[in-house]
Amino acid sequence: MDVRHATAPDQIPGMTTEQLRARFLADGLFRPGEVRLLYSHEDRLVLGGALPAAGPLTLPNPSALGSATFLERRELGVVNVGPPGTVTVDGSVFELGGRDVLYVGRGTRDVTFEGGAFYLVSTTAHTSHPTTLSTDPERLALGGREGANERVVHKHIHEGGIRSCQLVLGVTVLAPGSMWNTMPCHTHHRRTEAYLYFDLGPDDRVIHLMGEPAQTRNLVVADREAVVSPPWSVHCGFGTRGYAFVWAMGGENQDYQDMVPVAIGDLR
Ligand SMILES: O=C[C@H](O)[C@@H](O)CC(=O)C(=O)O
Ligand SMILES: [Zn+2]
Repeated sequence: MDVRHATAPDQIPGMTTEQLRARFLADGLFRPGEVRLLYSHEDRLVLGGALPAAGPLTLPNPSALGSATFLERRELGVVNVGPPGTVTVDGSVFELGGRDVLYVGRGTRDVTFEGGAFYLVSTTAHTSHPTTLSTDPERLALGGREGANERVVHKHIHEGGIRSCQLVLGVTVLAPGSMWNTMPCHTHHRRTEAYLYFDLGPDDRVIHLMGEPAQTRNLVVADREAVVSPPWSVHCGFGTRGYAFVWAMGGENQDYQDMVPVAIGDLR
């Protein structure tokens, strides 16, 4: 498991493209026949990809977690970013269509994946909430065609939906012809957030903006790659073609509205 330490904003000026990517970009999460994991010390988020090929795959228990099982002290969000597939949780079988989400509660022992392409996000958890499949989430329409940012936010794991300890997770889908996500952008000082971009063509990219509002940098992101946004960082992007993304957060609270809006004119 790739382990990454936290980054302070005063480290950003002077960093090269390669250094920024090594710290904030999670690429290579999806490899056929593997479960790949990344441990970020930003709010102790674990990101991963499970891409079953020849047969089922099992969620491993990396030694970096120092626990008896992966979910001994953690909860997990699973998003199917591929064709239909199944996730088996301690013997219960859940069928996930494209963009469906499964919440897996603390204390679960065995998680296996078959078919599909599963993006994983895990946060530490103090108690156990029920494992729940989410196929009909709350929807929030944002933006418009004139801003090329017409999109629908699907809230799956959140205060008004599937309950969790820390994890807040959803999927945002851009309308055809819209390219911008999360513009105007924001920060949230009490949570770390990760965006996983998907449904991009092989030759398309999202130009993702990160950094403090007055000190932005960009990362050029390909299909099924994620970016970790520490609490001081904006997170937004523009695609060369349509796409969707999974947003997932962990931290001090689960209040979706606890964000600091950034005026477009304040970006540098
Ligand atoms: O803190 C919230 C997250 O950044 C996302 O929900 C934003 C988003 O999906 C969008 O504007 O399209
Ligand atoms: Zn956000």
